[in-house]
Amino acid sequence: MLVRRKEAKAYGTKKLVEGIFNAGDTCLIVEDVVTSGSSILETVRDLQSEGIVVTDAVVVVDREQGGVANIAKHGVKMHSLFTLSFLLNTLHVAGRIEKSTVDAVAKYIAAVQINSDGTFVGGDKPDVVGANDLQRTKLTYESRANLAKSALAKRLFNLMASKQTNLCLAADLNKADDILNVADKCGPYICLLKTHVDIVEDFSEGFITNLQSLAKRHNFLLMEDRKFADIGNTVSLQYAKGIYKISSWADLVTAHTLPGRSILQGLKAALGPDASKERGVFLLAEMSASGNLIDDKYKENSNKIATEGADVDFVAGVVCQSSKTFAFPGLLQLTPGVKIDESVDKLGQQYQTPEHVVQERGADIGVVGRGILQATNVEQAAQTYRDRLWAAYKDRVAK
Ligand SMILES: O=c1ccn([C@@H]2O[C@H](COP(=O)(O)O)[C@@H](O)[C@H]2O)c(=O)[nH]1
Repeated sequence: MLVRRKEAKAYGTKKLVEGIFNAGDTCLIVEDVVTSGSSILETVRDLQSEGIVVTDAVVVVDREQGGVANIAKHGVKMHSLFTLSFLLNTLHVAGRIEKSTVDAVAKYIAAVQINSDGTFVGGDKPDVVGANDLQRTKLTYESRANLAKSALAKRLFNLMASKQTNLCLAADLNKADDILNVADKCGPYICLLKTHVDIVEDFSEGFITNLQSLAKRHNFLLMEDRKFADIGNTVSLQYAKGIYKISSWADLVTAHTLPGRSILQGLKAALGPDASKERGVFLLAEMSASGNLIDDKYKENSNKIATEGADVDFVAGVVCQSSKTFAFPGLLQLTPGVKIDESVDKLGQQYQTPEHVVQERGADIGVVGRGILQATNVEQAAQTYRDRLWAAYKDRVAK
């Protein structure tokens, strides 16, 4: 067995090819994934320069983007255990991904063929819809759970699919007992309970313990709508310290993108490396308040923070008002400003109907506060909002 180094070490044997061989020996190349085949060709070159004969290469996955042909031009035959199309079809037959995903990837592979020097066949990189650009609103929550990078997003997608609810209750009440009361009544109908703990007049650790046991009993997650917006160090302290110790109990929090990427680093810094897998953030890219100052550039940059860089595994979703704000199907769209009647309040809040936010605006989760809290029967109101939001989602994916 020979091992090819990426570059010769300055010490030891200083060889690019390590192992016992004689010039004239034949060597089979083994590789995990092949795209254009350039890595195999580099190995062929180094082996041949040592006088080794190479005729064949075995790979586990051929991504079908030109590898076979590029390698064949150098007299080497490539054998793959699986092609990407085979893997995708197998996943589809097993019910793990949808046909639209298989078709989008097939379209991408056909359009994006790569030469062995890394350039694209036909010149520029073709402008083609790839797997990440699948229209997310057409995919089911189950299939999107498989695409999520954040453990919390995955958990929430699966919870929503199994409990059949995409309703978030905004429990904006001032007394701990009132919040616990609505959480118990509405618990069976919600996937998420959203709090603003700084408005609770009698906040205590006991309140949090009770809220957590209701969340467990009724199977919903807790989100503290803190809307963090400071420098990383301050955000880190606000998240973990003070009287609320938010990071110790809230599965999810919200944060503005205004400070840039440091907002994610600040939040993550408050958690241990493992704890960040049990927590997540929704980034605010848009607001429901009339006259808010967010413009298209801000939304575009918020999308970049949510989808690019090392901390995206912490981002579970985006708080926004439109399906155009982000495309990645592994993120959830949380949309506040939902009421049975399209209306406004006296302080700038703008409401749309459950059907409108899900079908026209791309909401995955609709946030309802006063629409439920001010109803004569909160339980019945929660059920109605759940039914309407869920029916709107089922219609959306069926069309
Ligand atoms: O853009 C935003 C972001 C957050 N919210 C929050 O949602 C609820 C809405 O409550 P309603 O009673 O249904 O108006 C509330 O907690 C807000 O802080 C939002 O409305 N808009």
